[in-house]
Amino acid sequence: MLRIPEFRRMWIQLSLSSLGDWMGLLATTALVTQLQNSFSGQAYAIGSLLIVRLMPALILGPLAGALADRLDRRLTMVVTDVIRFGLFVSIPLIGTLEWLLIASFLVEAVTLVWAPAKDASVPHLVPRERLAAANTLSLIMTYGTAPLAAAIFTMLATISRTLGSSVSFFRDSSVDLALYFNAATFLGSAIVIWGLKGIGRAARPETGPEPGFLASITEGWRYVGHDRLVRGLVIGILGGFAGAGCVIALGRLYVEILGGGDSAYGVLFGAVFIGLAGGMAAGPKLLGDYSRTRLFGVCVTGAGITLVVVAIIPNLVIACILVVAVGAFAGVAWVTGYTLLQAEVSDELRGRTFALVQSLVRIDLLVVLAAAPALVGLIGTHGIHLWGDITVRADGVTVVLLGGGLLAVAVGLFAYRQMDERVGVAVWPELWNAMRGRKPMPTRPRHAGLFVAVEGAEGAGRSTQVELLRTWLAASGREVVVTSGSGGTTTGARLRELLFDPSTRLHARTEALLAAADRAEHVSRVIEPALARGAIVITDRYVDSWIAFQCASRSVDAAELAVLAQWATHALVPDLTVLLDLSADLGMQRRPAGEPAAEPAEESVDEPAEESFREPVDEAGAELLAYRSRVRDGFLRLAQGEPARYLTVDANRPREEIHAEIRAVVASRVERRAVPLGV
Ligand SMILES: Nc1ncnc2c1ncn2[C@@H]1O[C@H](COP(=O)(O)OP(=O)(O)OP(=O)(O)O)[C@@H](O)[C@H]1O
Ligand SMILES: Cc1cn([C@H]2C[C@H](O)[C@@H](COP(=O)(O)O)O2)c(=O)[nH]c1=O
Repeated sequence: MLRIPEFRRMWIQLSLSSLGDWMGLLATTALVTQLQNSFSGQAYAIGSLLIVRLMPALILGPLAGALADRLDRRLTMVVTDVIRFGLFVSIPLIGTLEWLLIASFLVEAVTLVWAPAKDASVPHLVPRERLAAANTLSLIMTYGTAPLAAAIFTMLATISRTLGSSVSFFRDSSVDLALYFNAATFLGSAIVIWGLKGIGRAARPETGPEPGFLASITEGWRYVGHDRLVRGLVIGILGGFAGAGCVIALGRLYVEILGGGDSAYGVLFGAVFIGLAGGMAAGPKLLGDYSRTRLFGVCVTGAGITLVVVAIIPNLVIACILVVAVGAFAGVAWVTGYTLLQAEVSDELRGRTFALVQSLVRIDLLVVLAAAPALVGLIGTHGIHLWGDITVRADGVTVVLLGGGLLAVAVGLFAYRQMDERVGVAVWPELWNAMRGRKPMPTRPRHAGLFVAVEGAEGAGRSTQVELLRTWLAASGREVVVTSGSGGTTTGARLRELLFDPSTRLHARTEALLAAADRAEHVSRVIEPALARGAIVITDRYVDSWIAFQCASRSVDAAELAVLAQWATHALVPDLTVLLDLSADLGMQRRPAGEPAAEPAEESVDEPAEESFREPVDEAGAELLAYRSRVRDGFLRLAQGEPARYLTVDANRPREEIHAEIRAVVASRVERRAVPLGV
């Protein structure tokens, strides 16, 4: 990574700034105690300093993000570094507690602008596939500079004390030298970043005027709230931090109730950080090409489960081993989540997204650090009598740790569901495959358009609803592509002819492969290019029809067809599948057997063949009715498997009523994708 000159510069800058941050924390906390005489005064002063350092994130976080997205990011970093230099120099020069507190507040406020500008800039300097490695390196420096800062601080304090007797400059305060050194790191950082020409102002979409400052703040919030992936990431990160906050807040008490002392606490604390560092280092390479969104959800959930085990197993040695795993899960999740945010959030929104995440994380930690010990105190220690002589100790620490673990599990699962772009791919087999070093099925990049599939048995009203939807969407001025999921391309139409020709007498697997080929052509030639252009694609039938019909007519396994379909469609899953559900007898009334279907959808290349090649024909119609009922059940089973993606509509209602229901859901999906319709 460090062979990339631009990234190397950024990394040096980050290292200097991080070193400065840690030194600043040490020097200001040391100075604040020197400026007070009494013990209680010193305690209050330290408390005030910590509050003052946390406050800007709560008040100014969103403003800082909007600034980072509007101003030139290189210039923003240079100016903020110079301001921090000036502020740190001013602290020893002015030398009062009041100014120390004001300057600390200002330093934090300025850092809030610097941090999102830095986070949003990294994707401009390294290729997308190396973002994770870049983040690991950055995180190593962010936290790895802490011991270095401590060593330098100790050294400078010793020098000051030694020279204090002979040189008057050092007499007043032994931490002044540390503060000047700290200021110098920021000046160095500004000089380094000045030479970084690859970073500029955030890119804005060419269409539409730039929103005002306040509007751009709410735009950032709305984006985080609406985008499924970002929402999942943010909630996962907050849950992870809440779990970690519980460990930090309760670690000492936990050790104490298990009979340990300070050294055991030290080991426990160290174990978390060893795991964390290991997880961060391993994160980018872990499980090869395994889906990063899934890895994030799995790790947050894994950390939660391990924390639950730590809470319920009252053994210090086991706990010390398990917290390494908690830290490792958290480390992988942090690097992965951070990288996903950088890779998936568009440039013009990235600063605001990072600023919001940073503010929320601080609020989250503040609440957990304050609430966890208070809850422990409230709960106290009780004995729960089970049976005979057996009584279990139920103390506040165990209960709160257990709660923290369960919260992390819930949040991890939620994030997983929100972000999963591999819907339909079983979780455990894929994870197991990745653990054995096998390549996963290809993952899809997120597209700019919206993909809607309309499904339903014969006569359910698909053509009618597709047309109504097309007319409504087209009125908004968006590009709408209507297409047919069976025989929707020139080659697909020829395949469909073959499939519909009763004289071919195809084997079920041959039939499945031909149907797969038809879908592969359709996805790659019609749907994918349209979605990439940002169009709204409506397909009359998609994979579900294939599975429902073939499973009803031949003895094939739906799960096997789903795997084949996933490969054929390049794992393209509709954003919304509308299932028009109609009983088989009503469908028969609307579209009797053998009667030609409606005209093919607009983009279909050839006329579909008219004969229903799989429909059993019997005089009484009982066989046909049973077949169509199986088809209906097949559709319903698919919809039940993924309720979030399906809109199952009772199709035995007036056309306009059905259309209104579909329209409402499509409108909300369009809004979620941040591509407003204006209708
Ligand atoms: N909501 C409705 N109520 C009553 N009749 C309807 C309704 N929607 C559509 N129809 C009628 O039912 C018949 C089938 O409708 P349509 O062609 O839209 O369904 P389809 O699902 O595309 O059918 P196919 O599977 O045969 O292509 C048409 O005669 C249509 O006018
Ligand atoms: C797509 C598809 C269809 N069929 C059957 C279902 C109907 O009876 C006819 C006509 O279908 P259309 O797409 O509505 O024209 O074909 C099938 O058996 N397998 C399929 O994949």
